[in-house]
Amino acid sequence: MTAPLLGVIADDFTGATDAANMLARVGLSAAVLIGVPALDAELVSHADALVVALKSRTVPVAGAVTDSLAALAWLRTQGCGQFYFKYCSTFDSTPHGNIGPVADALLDALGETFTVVCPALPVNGRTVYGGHLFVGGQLLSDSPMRDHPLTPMTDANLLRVLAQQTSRRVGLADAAGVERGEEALRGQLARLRAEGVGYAVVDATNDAHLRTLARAASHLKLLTGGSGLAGALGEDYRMGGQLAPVSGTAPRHVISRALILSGSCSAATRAQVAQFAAQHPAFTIDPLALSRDPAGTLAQIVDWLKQDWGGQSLLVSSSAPSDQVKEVQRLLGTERAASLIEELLSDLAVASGDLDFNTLVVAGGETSGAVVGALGVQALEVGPEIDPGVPWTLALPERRLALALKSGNFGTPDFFEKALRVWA
Ligand SMILES: Nc1ncnc2c1ncn2[C@@H]1O[C@H](COP(=O)(O)OP(=O)(O)OP(=O)(O)O)[C@@H](O)[C@H]1O
Ligand SMILES: O=C(O)[C@@H](O)C(=O)CO
Repeated sequence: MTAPLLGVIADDFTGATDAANMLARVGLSAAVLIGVPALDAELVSHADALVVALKSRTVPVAGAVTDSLAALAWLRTQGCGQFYFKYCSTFDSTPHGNIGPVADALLDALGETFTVVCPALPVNGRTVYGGHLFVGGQLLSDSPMRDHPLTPMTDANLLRVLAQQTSRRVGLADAAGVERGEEALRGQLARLRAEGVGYAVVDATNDAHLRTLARAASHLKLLTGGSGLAGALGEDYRMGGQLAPVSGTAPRHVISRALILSGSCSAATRAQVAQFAAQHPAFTIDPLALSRDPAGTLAQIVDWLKQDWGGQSLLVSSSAPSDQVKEVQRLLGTERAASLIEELLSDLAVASGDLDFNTLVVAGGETSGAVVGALGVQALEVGPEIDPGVPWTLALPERRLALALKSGNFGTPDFFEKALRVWA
């Protein structure tokens, strides 16, 4: 058994499967561990990369730091050679954190003082230029992320955003340096480090820039970023001939019944929900009715799932446009609204197992964290890609339940149909 090359700490579950997908794309075997494992590492002992999925993006800072350090400690015991902190390609965070405090704690624990920061994911339209984050060509602060229910992003300047979250100095490795190639960028990073910078935000507007960065930063013990840089790092391992030969068979799955659970209000998910609901049975959650009678709402939806739908795939969703979300948050409080909906969708996921559903698509990072936690899944094997950043996964060790955890803004409008076609 060889030690894994890379240990990834992901701050949410969809981000974890996104990173695992990008690593698998370039030929690494990657396993996703749900939470810090209390599990027999034998189960994942073949993997080139271990990805620990945390739900640390929006929890209080202290909890995020504790969980991330526990994940790092576990990955170190597995012998990982290098570490990666995966956060969202839209840098989802608040002025308190959690990206800065978690990165600070990981650097301290590793005895390091410097790392790179690059959320760019060009395949999904997220690019960094002049230290500013763009989403589909729009500044982050002009994109739908400005209305995110939990982490509204109203500033696209990553240096400013990160500086609010850390006492370490934040600097920029700009596009000109990246364009000049690996050696020039390595020199630029070294200069920033010598000037006392702890975090170098690095510009990247395409995959070649990410590959340059992965090579220029390959000596760092810890790198941080989105799944794009993680994939580029994987590519670097492959080019360096460091991967173990591929073993085992491709994951397979036969759908008995499929259920889609959406708690994501992101623009992409809302379009996907609308398209699927136009052709399939769909139940829309009313958060205010839910707050008045959580048990009654659960019972009502379980009865709905039990109806004879002739084998069709079903959708249950709370997805709503931002004005409705804001009104619900005003009436219920943001956290109460979120936890009521997350609990309901989790309870439905658990109940679905007794109703012969063996295939779940979950939309939304927070929602996925809640659902997978409630299901008690320990680890996921990464299967075929549905859309960039969203793979099918099979729950280990039985591989009977297939799960797709979709980040809010990922996937084409026909994502749900496309996902189910993969196993047809
Ligand atoms: N109608 C609604 N009103 C208020 N809050 C809602 C509503 N629907 C969902 N929510 C809450 O909004 C949050 C959405 O976050 P989630 O991470 O699941 O989706 P996302 O932000 O679109 O995905 P990602 O983090 O992957 O980009 C959840 O906590 C969810 O419970
Ligand atoms: O990086 C992304 O955009 C996603 O993996 C994610 O983290 C969304 O929750």
